[in-house]
Amino acid sequence: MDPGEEHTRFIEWAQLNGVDINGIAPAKFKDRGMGIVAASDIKKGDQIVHVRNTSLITVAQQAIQALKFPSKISIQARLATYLALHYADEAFQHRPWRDVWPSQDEFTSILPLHWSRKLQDLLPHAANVLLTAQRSKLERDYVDIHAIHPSIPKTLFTYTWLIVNTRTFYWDYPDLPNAHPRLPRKRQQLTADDCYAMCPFIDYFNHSEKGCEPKADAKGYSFTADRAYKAGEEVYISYGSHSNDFLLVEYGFILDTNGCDSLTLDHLILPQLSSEQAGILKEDGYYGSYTLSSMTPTICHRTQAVVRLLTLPSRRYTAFVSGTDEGVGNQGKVNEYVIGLLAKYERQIMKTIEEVEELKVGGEVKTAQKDTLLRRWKQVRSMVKTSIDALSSW
Ligand SMILES: C[S@@+](CC[C@H](N)C(=O)[O-])C[C@H]1O[C@@H](n2cnc3c(N)ncnc32)[C@H](O)[C@@H]1O
Repeated sequence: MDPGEEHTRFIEWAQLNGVDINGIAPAKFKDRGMGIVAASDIKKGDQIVHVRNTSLITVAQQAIQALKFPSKISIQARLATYLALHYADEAFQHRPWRDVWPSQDEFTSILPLHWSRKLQDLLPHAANVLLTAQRSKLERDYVDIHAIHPSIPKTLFTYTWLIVNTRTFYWDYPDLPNAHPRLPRKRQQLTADDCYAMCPFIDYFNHSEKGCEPKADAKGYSFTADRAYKAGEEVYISYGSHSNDFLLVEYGFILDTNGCDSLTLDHLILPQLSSEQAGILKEDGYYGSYTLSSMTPTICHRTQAVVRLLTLPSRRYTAFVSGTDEGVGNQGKVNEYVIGLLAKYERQIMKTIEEVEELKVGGEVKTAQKDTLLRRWKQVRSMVKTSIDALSSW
């Protein structure tokens, strides 16, 4: 599909502003906004795009440093504030780039943060936990920024904050000595959040589990083809090894096939623990983060441990977590307990699926939101089923 005039303008601007584009072009897709396609055949190892480091938006940029943020302000909040302050500025140096970002309306439809309460309550447990954390992070950032820039409306800040959230890349300030003035100040160590960078053009790439390879060096940021591509094929990058609940909350989509997908079982297991058992697990570092994955083994080591504490004499649990007993002798009992837990969860999932199916589209419920919820719950059901089968045939 022809991406439209604003994209043509942006590409011209990008090429004049330190972006080298080789054999790829932006294209519009039906279900995921813009993306990148091969404009001609590409060979594995070809460098397909390079962005000069001076074209990135990072907190090291002078215009952002000039805003003199107090050190407690997060990097995401600084970038969002910079974008918000220039949002209505016709002369903003990044204006052609800004013009190709998704609109607020598009975010409203895809990002769970903007969904109605009713739909949010129907998200799987792990997605809900992530959404709560995201909401608190946004609230904290907005309170901090409102104190110093009260003129920025919350709706605008939320929009630019989400633009930063969905369109930044990891940039590790290569070659710069620790005390370099271009590094964020007053931080003992750079964290991943400190290294956010917005990269013109590269933020057109959609995500897939496997994608083109990133490289950051003193000159800039680039991507190299991970395999050969035929002209017209979509070219992806990987945003990281993320579960579908994470992709949904942070980016507003889920993958149909995702080898990194998993479910947490915390909401099923934690309520079963006595306070004494909870204390033991906390002390041993085994409290929470019990995951079920679509890969074998289907339950993680932490789940193996907690279920041993719940079902066996405590010495068996101790032997398992200390590594003196691999626990094979008790695996049948552990599996039986997990199967019971999952069978109960499967019944709850069926009810939730029915509830989602009955949602009437219109008003607060959009077709895309209902479809995504339904697809996600069907994936959850399938992972639970696969696990029950795998554990039953052990
Ligand atoms: C870095 S941007 C990529 C470009 C974006 N599609 C656009 O229209 O500008 C990230 C956003 O793209 C979309 N996206 C990325 N990968 C996707 C995928 N595999 N399927 C559906 N949507 C995807 C999501 O909306 C995500 O928040």
